[in-house]
Amino acid sequence: MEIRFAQLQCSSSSVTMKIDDWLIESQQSWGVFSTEGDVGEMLGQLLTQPDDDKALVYSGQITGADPSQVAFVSLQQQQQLLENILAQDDSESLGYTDPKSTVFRVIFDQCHDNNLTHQLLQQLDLTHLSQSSFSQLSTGEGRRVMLARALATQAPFLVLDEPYAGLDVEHRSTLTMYLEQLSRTLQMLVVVSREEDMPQWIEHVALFSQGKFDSVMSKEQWVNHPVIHQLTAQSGQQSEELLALIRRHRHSAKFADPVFELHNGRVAYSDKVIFSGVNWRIDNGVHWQVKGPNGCGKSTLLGLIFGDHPQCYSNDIDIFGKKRGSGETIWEIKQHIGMVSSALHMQYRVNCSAIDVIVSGFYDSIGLYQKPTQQQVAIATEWLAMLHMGHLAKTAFKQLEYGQQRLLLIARAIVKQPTLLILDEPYQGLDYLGRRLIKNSLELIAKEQLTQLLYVSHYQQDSLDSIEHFIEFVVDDAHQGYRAVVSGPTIK
Ligand SMILES: Nc1ncnc2c1ncn2[C@@H]1O[C@H](COP(=O)(O)OP(=O)(O)OP(=O)(O)O)[C@@H](O)[C@H]1O
Repeated sequence: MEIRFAQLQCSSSSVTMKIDDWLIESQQSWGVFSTEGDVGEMLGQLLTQPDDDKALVYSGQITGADPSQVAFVSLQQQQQLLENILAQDDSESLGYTDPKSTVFRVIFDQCHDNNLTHQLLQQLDLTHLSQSSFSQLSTGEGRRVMLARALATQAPFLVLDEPYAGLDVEHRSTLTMYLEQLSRTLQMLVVVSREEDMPQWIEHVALFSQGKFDSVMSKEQWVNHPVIHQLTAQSGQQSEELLALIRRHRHSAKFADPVFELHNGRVAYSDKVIFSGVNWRIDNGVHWQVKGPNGCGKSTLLGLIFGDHPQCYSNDIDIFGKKRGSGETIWEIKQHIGMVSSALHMQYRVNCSAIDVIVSGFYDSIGLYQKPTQQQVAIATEWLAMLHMGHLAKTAFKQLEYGQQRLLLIARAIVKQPTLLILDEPYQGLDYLGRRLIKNSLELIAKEQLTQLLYVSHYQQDSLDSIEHFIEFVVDDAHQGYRAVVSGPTIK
């Protein structure tokens, strides 16, 4: 497919994209790097929207694109599919898996071909999950299903927006090889916001800056391009400003040790054990990173702390000086915890404005149901300005790009200065600058002990210097599922 964008200008309610002239020749695959602004979602939507239903209005021209021959994968698409499935599927409450929402069916429905479905399940390491419900998958498992689903359409042109987000180290490396193989027969646009995610085999790179098509270059030129150094310096300064804001409103509560303790923790579902024999103690002021492959139970473990996992009452847990299940309310626990995760992002389906999302952090609510104080609104306004979203204060959360939504949820978690800040893959969907800004800020927050971090990320590059304690899930050969290994300077 030969596609040309000419004098293109396109705006959604929160993002604008401009391309003066960009030619994607037939057989060419491109890497797209965007420093600021979610162009991947917009490119994908433009190339897949049918002529008779142009949800995204634009001026200028897109020639040569055939929407029926393009498949698109993004975090927003995954969120959308999940929402659709949850809206139709009430099987969870009835205690069984709806056959229409199994991993197998979600892929099969795109091709109606048994062999192809099984082949894709196997290639994307999903065979063991084929009868699981899509809505119960872990983040990384869900991302692989989305890719399989796009490939099942057998479209010759693929738009992959952040295909590596949420994948563990091993699956990222297999995906790299897999995409390289596919690139011999398919055309691809691979949109990334991490320089290390730009696939080796890509020959052409398009650089976007603040939503504007900036330049094209060869892979060699990209590797030596000064943009990354410029961005690093810029984000460092912004993080200092963000920290100053957090310091000014400092007020987190302190508890006696341990802040949290899990004794012989175990989570299992009818068909499988996720982990067992987990002993973990979190003392005051100690930051932790939770590690392990996709599906090992990292989010599940954090859900036991946060209190939204159904099996938190069947486990022996002490939190903030109380035994779980001893009459405390979930709100008493939650008021000391800030949380960012894909599950929370999914739950945040109410349609309040951007500023209300941040303010809702003071009340631990999804949506805002109380009249905030002037001070709370002032703090939230400062946060919006810091995140370059001041102009979007009144925009509805649902109308924002996935990355913008994620930034708001991070601000929502930090704003009340919780004792524990739980960050489960916080950077998912953020552009380069957004990620640097948040990572630098977390580093400073941890160093100054402004709050205590529990942190999950699959990228070595995301490690925070201030985190020296790790809990890592490893396969338990003796039993089913995983066990946890804890390490750090104070662990004997
Ligand atoms: N209701 C359920 N029934 C069966 N299995 C479930 C259910 N809910 C979750 N799981 C499984 O529990 C496992 C652990 O999920 P979890 O989200 O904790 O993994 P994770 O380590 O955070 O993974 P990732 O790195 O992909 O985010 C996954 O394999 C998931 O499919």
